[in-house]
Amino acid sequence: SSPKESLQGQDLAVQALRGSVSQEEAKHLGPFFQQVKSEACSEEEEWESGGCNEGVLLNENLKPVNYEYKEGHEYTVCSHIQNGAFGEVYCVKDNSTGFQCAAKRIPLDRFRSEEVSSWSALNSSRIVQLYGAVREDAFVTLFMELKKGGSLAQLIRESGRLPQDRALFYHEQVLEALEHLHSRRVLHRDVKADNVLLSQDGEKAFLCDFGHSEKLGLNGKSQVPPTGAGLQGTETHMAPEVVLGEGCSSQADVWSSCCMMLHMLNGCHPWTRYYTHPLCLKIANEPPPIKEIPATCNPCTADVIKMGLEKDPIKRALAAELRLKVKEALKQVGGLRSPLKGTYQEPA
Ligand SMILES: CN1C=C[C@@](O)(C#Cc2ccnc(-n3nc(C(N)=O)c4cc(F)ccc43)c2)C1=O
Repeated sequence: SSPKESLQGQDLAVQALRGSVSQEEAKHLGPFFQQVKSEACSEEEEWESGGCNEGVLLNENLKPVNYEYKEGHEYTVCSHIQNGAFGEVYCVKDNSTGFQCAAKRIPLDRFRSEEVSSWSALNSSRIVQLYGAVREDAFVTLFMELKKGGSLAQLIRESGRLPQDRALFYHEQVLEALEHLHSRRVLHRDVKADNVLLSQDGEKAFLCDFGHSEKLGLNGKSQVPPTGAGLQGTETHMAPEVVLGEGCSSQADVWSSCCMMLHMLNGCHPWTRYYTHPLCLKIANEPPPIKEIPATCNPCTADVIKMGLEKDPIKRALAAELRLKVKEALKQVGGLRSPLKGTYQEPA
């Protein structure tokens, strides 16, 4: 079938799913919520009447009943995990299977269908598994696997700062996730420790939160207007080309991953010890924050951060190249040897 016919077929498949919650394949998620978003503004009154519950579940342990999946009916909130600029994250339990997972709840007017369509384009063990997406009136709830180790940001807060070997260990896994994203022309656009989750034993790291993500064009360039409100990531981790509104490529994620590296090593975000907000002008005009690399770092670790904090995105290392350099640095420091929760180290 021609691309137009397959799009029409896709639209018909989505139309058949609308208005109910069913267990389907991941490929329907993106088109489903693109339609939900495009129609949302015209159905204001319906949400208020509490009349809308529709979506797609991907995991057979999340069971809709009579094509419905609603909080307090088919599933129950067990505890609140975290709130953030994006929305709230809860631990929830399916009432018929008892299965526990995490759920992120976002107001529909702040939800971007890219959050599910970007994820659907991926297939990596370094990325948090999505279990489904359901609209309940004016909210979208995204179900995903529960990561009992919490976020890397929480670990840094509890530790003060991370030892060099552990920082390199997590940086390598995040770069592996970015390598996968970029090979599928997906840009994360908000790489930071808050969006890296850990297994209970701290041995595995997983990238999450595709709420700012976007699918790059065939030319590898961003198709979203750079100044889109609310599309901004985290200012301290923004690459120079992003703050300059020059549109961004996958290289913006590499820059952010090295800002995250400085956050792990120093226990504080880059720029914040030397500059006040707004930081965007400093990021654009000042040299990269390589003076924040701890003097105690192995020279190979320092090289990693310098290669990832090149101001010119063309000169900046690719995720794949930087991952090899991180692997070498980790070897130079003797591999991962520090405990997950060692003695508290005062932030820099
Ligand atoms: C697959 N998928 C679906 C939605 C998604 O875009 C997200 C997210 C997100 C944002 C912030 N925080 C968490 N977050 N999740 C967990 C968890 N799953 O256990 C979690 C646990 C914490 F301790 C703190 C924050 C947490 C998850 C995404 O990627």
